[in-house]
Amino acid sequence: MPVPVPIPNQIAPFHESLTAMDLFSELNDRLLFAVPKKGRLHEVCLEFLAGADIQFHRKPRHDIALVKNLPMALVFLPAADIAKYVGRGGVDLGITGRDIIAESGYDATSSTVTEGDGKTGDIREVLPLHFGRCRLMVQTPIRSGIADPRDLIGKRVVTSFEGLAQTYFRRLEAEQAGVPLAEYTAPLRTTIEFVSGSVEAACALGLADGIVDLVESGETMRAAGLQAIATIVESEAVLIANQRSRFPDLVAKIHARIEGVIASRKYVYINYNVERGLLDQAKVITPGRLAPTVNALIDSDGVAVSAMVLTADVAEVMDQLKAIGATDVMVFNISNCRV
Ligand SMILES: Nc1ncnc2c1ncn2[C@@H]1O[C@H](COP(=O)(O)OP(=O)(O)OP(=O)(O)O)[C@@H](O)[C@H]1O
Ligand SMILES: O=P(O)(O)OC[C@H]1O[C@H](OP(=O)(O)OP(=O)(O)O)[C@H](O)[C@@H]1O
Repeated sequence: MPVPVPIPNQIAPFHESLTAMDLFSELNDRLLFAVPKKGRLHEVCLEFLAGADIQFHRKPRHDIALVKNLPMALVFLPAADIAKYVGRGGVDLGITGRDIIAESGYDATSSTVTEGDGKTGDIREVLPLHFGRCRLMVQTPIRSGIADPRDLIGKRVVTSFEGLAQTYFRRLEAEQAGVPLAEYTAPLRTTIEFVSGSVEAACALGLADGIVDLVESGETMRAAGLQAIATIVESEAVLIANQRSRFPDLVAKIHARIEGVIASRKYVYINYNVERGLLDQAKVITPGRLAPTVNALIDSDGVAVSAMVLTADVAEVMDQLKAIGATDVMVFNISNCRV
C-alpha cells in the first residue's frame, strides 16, 4: 500500500535560480507529472495544466519545471516514452495516448498490481481526456487490391508501432494455422519493420506492402493512395497514474481538477429571458444537468433562465430558444467547474 503523503498548505518558496543539484533534491518530495514535450498532444496538455491552475515556469531547454503552487514538478518527455516512465514508477502521473500505453506493453485498465517491473497493472488509467482521438490502422495501397489484413501475412509491414503490429500479425498467423495463440510458438512470418515517422511513404517508396499507422481525419492516408483495412487500437489521450505513487492524495486532487477542466470544456452556460407561460417549453430545450435555474424578472411577467448546455449542442439550442420567443440569449464559457 502506498503511504499517503499529506499535501502541505504552504509550499516551500519557489527559487528560479536553483542549480541542477538543488533541483534533483527538490524533486524527492514532489509528485512528478509527465507531459508530452512536443507533437499533437502538447498544446492541449498545456491548456489542461492552466485550467487546473498548475503554475510553473519552464526555462528554455529545461525538461523539468517545478510547480509553484503545488508540491509537484512537471517533466516534459516525448509522448512515446511517458507510459514507460509512469509504469516504472519514477513518474507518478502522465498524459499520453492509449496507443502508446498499449505499445509500451501495459494494460492500464487492469487493476492488478504486479511485483517488480511487471507490466500488467503498474499503470492505472485515471481519466480519458477526450482529445487526441485517432485509430491505429492497418493500411494498404488502394492499387494493391489487398483489402484483408490476412493477405499481408508473409509480406512486409512498416510501422512506428512495432510491438502492436507484431502482436496483431502473430494473432492472425496463429488463427490461420488453427493453433490457439497461447500455444503458437512459430516465428513470425510477416516482416515488421520500424520507421520513426512519415510511415505512409513506405509503400510508395518500395519498403512495404502495407503499413500500421495512426489515422485521424484520413487525409494523410488518402494523400498517399492508401486505404484502411483493419483497426488495431482506438486511441485518445488519457491521464495515467502509477499505482504505487507515494502521493495518492495529490493524484486524486489533480484528477479532480482535470475532470473539472474537461467538464468546463464540455459545457457552456446559457442565460436567456422568456415569458413565464413559455417556461415549460424552455425547460425542455435547456433541462440543465440537474435542472435550470429560474429567476423572476422585476416588473415583468418574464423569467430569466440559466442552465449548462453541451458545447456541441449550443447553436441548435439557441435556434430553438429563439423560435419559442426567448430573448437576450447569451452564452458564456465556463473557465472551470466541479460537477
Ligand atoms: N493525427 C492525429 N490525430 C490525433 N491524435 C494523434 C494524431 N497523431 C498522433 N496522435 C496522438 O498523439 C500521440 C503523439 O503523436 P505525435 O506524432 O504528435 O508525437 P511525437 O512523435 O512526439 O511528435 P512529432 O510527430 O512532432 O515528432 C500519438 O501517439 C497519438 O496518441
Ligand atoms: O488522419 P490524419 O488526420 O491525416 O492524421 C494522421 C497522421 O498524423 C500522424 O502523423 P504526424 O502528422 O504527427 O507526423 P509523423 O508522420 O511524422 O508522425 C500520423 O502518424 C499520421 O501520419
